[in-house]
Amino acid sequence: MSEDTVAANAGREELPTRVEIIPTAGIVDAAVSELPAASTLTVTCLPHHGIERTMAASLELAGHGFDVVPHLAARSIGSREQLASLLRDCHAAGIAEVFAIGGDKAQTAGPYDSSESLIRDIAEISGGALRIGVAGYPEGHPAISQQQLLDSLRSKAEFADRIVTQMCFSAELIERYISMLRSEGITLPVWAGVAGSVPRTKLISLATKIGVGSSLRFISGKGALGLRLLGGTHYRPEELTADLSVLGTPPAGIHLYSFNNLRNFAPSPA
Ligand SMILES: NC(=O)C1=CN([C@@H]2O[C@H](COP(=O)(O)OP(=O)(O)OC[C@H]3O[C@@H](n4cnc5c(N)ncnc54)[C@H](O)[C@@H]3O)[C@@H](O)[C@H]2O)C=CC1
Ligand SMILES: Nc1nc(=O)c2c([nH]1)NC[C@@H]1CN(c3ccc(C(=O)N[C@@H](CCC(=O)O)C(=O)O)cc3)CN21
Repeated sequence: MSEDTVAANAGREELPTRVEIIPTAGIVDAAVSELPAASTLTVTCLPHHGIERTMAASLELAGHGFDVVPHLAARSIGSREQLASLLRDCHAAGIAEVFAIGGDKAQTAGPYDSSESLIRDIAEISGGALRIGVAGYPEGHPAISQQQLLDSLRSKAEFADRIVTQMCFSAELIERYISMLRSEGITLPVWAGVAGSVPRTKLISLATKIGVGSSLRFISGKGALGLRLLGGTHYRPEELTADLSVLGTPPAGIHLYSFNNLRNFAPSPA
């Protein structure tokens, strides 16, 4: 390591990191072989997969000793009884935290049309014994107004233990978001959602779909930096995570959207 690098890293504390995975075939084996045993893994719930795949992968990963956080998508849960059964399975597997999210499913499968009603039932059924994460949107949401997002966060805050942000590419936007929350009296720890090393084309198509295109444009407009981040075949998160770690009020940790690319990645404990 050169002296310049040492100087540049001085005072930089590495933020704790969690890794989000998609429950595709083979991902459990990949996690076992690629990730340190104590890693915290969060497991997405995609509309076309259903909650069953999220739970099956989560239970399997917990069996391997990982600290696991299943995503419970409100619109994919068929009934309060199904929710109670999922929570029993979590408890039996030693899973201590879940992520309560509305989910992208167009049609609501049961009684929960948003994460607001879901989080209340999770808290009630578990008797407050589970930690719960909720989503935050530093760049807003393509279909939900800022006011609605803030009202939604306020109503969930008393049941929630952390906010995990939507994928974002700008430390400045994350910082602004955290200070907005604080000025609104929301004091929950904020974990910054950061894309892992992902093929550039995949990132661009997904970012457009989920409404985070503007911060991608933000980095692509940053001249040499933008080119460095997006000009190769893969996006690289290192620059962003380094910037986040030196913010005046840094996030509580990094939530890494891995896109199931687990190779060459060793998270620090969360
Ligand atoms: N940030 C993330 O990691 C993920 C985000 N999502 C997306 O985020 C959305 C929001 O999820 P949550 O933050 O849990 O909020 P939510 O789905 O619980 O909704 C928050 C508030 O906005 C309203 N709302 C929801 N969808 C709306 C729409 N299409 N038009 C108008 N109002 C709407 C709800 O009624 C509620 O009052 C999901 O539906 C999905 O599109 C999905 C998976 C992961
Ligand atoms: N609106 C929204 N929905 C989400 O599901 C979501 C967000 N936002 N923000 C952050 C993360 C990122 N997520 C994802 C979801 C899917 C892929 C993905 O690679 N999907 C594959 C299909 C996988 C499969 O079906 O097996 C793809 O090719 O699109 C990546 C990141 C999930 N999360």
